[in-house]
Amino acid sequence: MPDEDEHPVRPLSGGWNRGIASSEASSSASGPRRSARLTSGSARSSVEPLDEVEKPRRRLRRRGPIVRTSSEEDVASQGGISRLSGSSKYAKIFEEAGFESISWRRDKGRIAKEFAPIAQLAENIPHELYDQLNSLPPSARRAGNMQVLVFEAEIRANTAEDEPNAPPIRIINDVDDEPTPPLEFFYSNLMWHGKGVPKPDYDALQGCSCSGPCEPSSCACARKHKDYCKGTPSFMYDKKGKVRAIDDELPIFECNMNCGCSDDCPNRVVQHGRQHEIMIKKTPNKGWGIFAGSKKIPAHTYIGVYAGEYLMDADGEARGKIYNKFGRTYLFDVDFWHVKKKTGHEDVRYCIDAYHAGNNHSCDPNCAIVAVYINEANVEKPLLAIFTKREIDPGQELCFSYMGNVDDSDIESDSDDDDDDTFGGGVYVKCQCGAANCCGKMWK
Ligand SMILES: C[S@@+](CC[C@H](N)C(=O)[O-])C[C@H]1O[C@@H](n2cnc3c(N)ncnc32)[C@H](O)[C@@H]1O
Repeated sequence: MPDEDEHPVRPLSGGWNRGIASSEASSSASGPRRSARLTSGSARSSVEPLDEVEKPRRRLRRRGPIVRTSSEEDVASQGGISRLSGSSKYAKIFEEAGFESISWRRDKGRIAKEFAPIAQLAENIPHELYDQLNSLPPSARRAGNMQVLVFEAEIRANTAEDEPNAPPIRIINDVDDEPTPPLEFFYSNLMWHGKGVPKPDYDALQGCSCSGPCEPSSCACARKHKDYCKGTPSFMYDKKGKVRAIDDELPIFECNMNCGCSDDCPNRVVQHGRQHEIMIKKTPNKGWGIFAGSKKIPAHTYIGVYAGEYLMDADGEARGKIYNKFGRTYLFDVDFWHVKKKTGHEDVRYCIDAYHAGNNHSCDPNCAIVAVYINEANVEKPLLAIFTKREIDPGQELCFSYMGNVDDSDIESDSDDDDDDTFGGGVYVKCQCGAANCCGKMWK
């Protein structure tokens, strides 16, 4: 393994973080030393794609039975909140009896805040179960498939709340005798906030005032796209919850906890969680990977979050140097073009360390990362949602490109057989994706 002191690693983020051979990249080789990083593919700086995107057909307003969560009665009937309605004729009586009266219309903000998701801190990532497992001798852990069963059960427990309809994830290894990914691995769809990373500011989070399922033409959340995409305000999802225009790398602003619309709003997809079966499976040459289960997965379908710790860039940098030493990286720079456009600065502020999970890289990826905002007003802190780019066959591996959406022409192929290489100041390993257009290199 090359000593990183001798081989400064090519910068891969911020304004200069795009394809391997981009001029920005090579010109920054003498810049601050950085570790190998995955990137959102910020190559497109002036995308105006919604013009080309098929506009959703105007839909007739649904008149069927709709659960309107903005109606006070329905909110009350969903429990958890006082059943007193401000407009109810009984409200006065109850108020006189000393009960508090809550009105959804009046107290929406307060109620949403009270039930807001709790921001997780990276220092609180659970580890007790795995510490216990680690303390057992390997023979005990492997007895009766115990480690696999515990691992699978732990994933179910971690994700039960955020993907309630998701088929369970199985761990499969036909390659060697490692029963599961390393026990430090913690499968989660949540983002864990590292030191210095601001928690979501729910006061700054704007919601729409729609009721029932939103209509793109009138929904304030659809209008958030206007900042980034020319054309009619629209939802990024079609009627079936499939993402539109995936190659255009447009951000998605889902309806959120401050919105008045119902749970069946078409602009709520990632927040409903994975619906298709996936498995974690050992590959012969890329470590563990994520695979489709026993059924096909349609194109443009949400699969999961590239979840992990949200870190300040400098902390990611320090970790990257450690990861380089054992030849892996899980760091993803949040360097989307729309973030740069909005903030006006080229530097990456945050990165995500998915040390505890991760999809593998392919030069011909069947998945893409999309920046999705749900209960987050800070444009620099999206969720990295993984969507399929095309239909996936049963058992096929789900990969995305660690280099973002770079043109093939940006990537030079490498025909030599060395496992390690340096290129443009970066440290690379041989890419094992097996794609016909494989460029041969993948950084550590
Ligand atoms: C985000 S992790 C993916 C999960 C990883 N396979 C594991 O077992 O933890 C990235 C690491 O996986 C390996 N990897 C992913 N894609 C690869 C590829 N196409 N060729 C070779 N190694 C790959 C590399 O070691 C890389 O640093």
